[in-house]
Amino acid sequence: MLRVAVPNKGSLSEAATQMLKESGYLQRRDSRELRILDEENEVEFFYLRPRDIAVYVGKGTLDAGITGRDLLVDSEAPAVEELGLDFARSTFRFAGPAGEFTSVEELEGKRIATSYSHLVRNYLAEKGISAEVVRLDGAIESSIRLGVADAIADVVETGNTMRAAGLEPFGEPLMSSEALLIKRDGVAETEKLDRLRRRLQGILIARQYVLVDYDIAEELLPKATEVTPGLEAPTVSPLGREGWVAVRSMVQRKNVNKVMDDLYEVGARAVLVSPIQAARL
Ligand SMILES: Nc1ncnc2c1ncn2[C@@H]1O[C@H](COP(=O)(O)OP(=O)(O)OP(=O)(O)O)[C@@H](O)[C@H]1O
Ligand SMILES: O=P(O)(O)OC[C@H]1O[C@H](OP(=O)(O)OP(=O)(O)O)[C@H](O)[C@@H]1O
Ligand SMILES: [Mg+2]
Repeated sequence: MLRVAVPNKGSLSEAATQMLKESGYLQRRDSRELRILDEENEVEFFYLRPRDIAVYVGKGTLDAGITGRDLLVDSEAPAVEELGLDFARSTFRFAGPAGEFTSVEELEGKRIATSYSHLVRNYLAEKGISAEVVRLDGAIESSIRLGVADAIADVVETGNTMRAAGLEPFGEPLMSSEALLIKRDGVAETEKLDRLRRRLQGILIARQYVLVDYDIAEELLPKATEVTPGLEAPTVSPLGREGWVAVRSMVQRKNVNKVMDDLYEVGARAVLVSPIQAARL
């Protein structure tokens, strides 16, 4: 049985559950359930606080988990990235009252509020800056106005929350984060974990790529395959029309309209695009 931690609340929770469902795993229906057994796939899922997931995985009591890179780093647990899951993308940044700070060096001697105290302390130590880190649980943006800090370090997605609080990010981001599949450091990947990773990877591919089919005159094929090189190589099949072939290739979803224009210009006709439901590469 593979034992896997899934975020029970917060920004990661819904997207993680959705991705596991799309990967064919049984997920809880009621948000109060703490555990669910997927007997068919031999996986037991535990719904835990996102912040605690790296701790369980690092200790080896659970085999794998879904959490944010920022939470993994802040936990200092001996767990490592197995796969980036391409959701909950954010940066982690310092911010202060608009116009007050321009660089990280100006944090010397100041008070910085954050929920990610290890991440921030380690970063400051690396830069040789000594500052007081004030550990708070959430709604960090209010801490300056309420007088417990001079600056903050927090998660930024759109920047709307900071702006609304009259704050402005400054300096380079401390890190970029996204949701991850993690496993314990130093343990070899088991067959069951490998299967989970492959299934999730399949969903990522299905989300990122579409299939493009088209017909083209054989002599134009080299030009067309430059436009659609595919992941490895496009599939080329004979067509019931003398001198023509049918081509099928995977194309990044975000580029598909440009690719269709380019194919048409090269001489491709009957260009069709279809979604991929799942994939195993
Ligand atoms: N607005 C956001 N956009 C993208 N990712 C986010 C956002 N807010 C938090 N995250 C990510 O979610 C993870 C934190 O999850 P966690 O559930 O602890 O916090 P939360 O989403 O703020 O939830 P809550 O505050 O309700 O507990 C981190 O990896 C963080 O980068
Ligand atoms: O850049 P934005 O798009 O505004 O998103 C970032 C905000 O989202 C999260 O807060 P959340 O709503 O989870 O509240 P919290 O501070 O209580 O964690 C995060 O902590 C930031 O405050
Ligand atoms: Mg939050």
